[in-house]
Amino acid sequence: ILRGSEARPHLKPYMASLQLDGQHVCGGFLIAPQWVLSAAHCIEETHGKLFQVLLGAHSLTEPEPHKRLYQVHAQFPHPGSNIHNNKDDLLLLQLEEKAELNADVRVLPFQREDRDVAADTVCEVAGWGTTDHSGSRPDRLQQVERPVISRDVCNHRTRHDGTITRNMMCTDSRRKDTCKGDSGGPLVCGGVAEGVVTAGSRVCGNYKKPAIYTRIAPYAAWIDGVMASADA
Ligand SMILES: CC(C)CC(=O)Nc1cccc(-c2cccc(CN)c2)c1
Repeated sequence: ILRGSEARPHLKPYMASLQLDGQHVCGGFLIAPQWVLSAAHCIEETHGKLFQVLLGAHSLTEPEPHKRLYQVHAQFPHPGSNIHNNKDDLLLLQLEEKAELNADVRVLPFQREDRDVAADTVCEVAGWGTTDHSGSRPDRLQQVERPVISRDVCNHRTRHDGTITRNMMCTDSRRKDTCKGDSGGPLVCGGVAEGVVTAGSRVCGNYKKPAIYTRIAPYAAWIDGVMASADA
């Protein structure tokens, strides 16, 4: 998160850190006791290894009352996701067991009604992604508020030039923005997860490249189907 601020500890109890060998790689969030939603791009550099999922955390390193690292039983990237574009950039992770829910570990509802969030709506996004252009990585969860921009503005030829589909949405990226390591985290508008951070043009803090999110509502049936079908 570029030019955000430290989140109030444990006030975003749905946040997950997807880790490999103890290193934060991507964000994610708890959508059910045994399920975390993230971005498919995050598995690009895992070389077949499974993530571990840290829940209940504010600091990535300090001991905290309800912090716990969960093993992943299975990972389900959306079948339409691929490395060449941002389409269907969603990843479902089934935890090895139901997360113990408490004050610091809670499920975040996601939007099921497939209707665009109005432009200028101020939403918030959080993550342990890089906080500056030299790639500094924070120990504690950061957050930032960003206004939604319309798909037409986001698709302007000087911005994302027609690549933003109806399954995506954008927020203004002037100065304050998401960045490397924030992928997979939720865009929360009015207390509901409307989108999942995608890397997009992998540029941060440049107003010419608005932040892109995969809208969740169009994928509600896929999410429900995977959760229902996967063996417990
Ligand atoms: C395996 C993946 C973690 C690789 C990856 O994502 N790299 C990468 C590099 C630079 C910027 C970003 C990035 C992320 C989220 C939002 C944005 C744009 N605001 C950029 C992402």
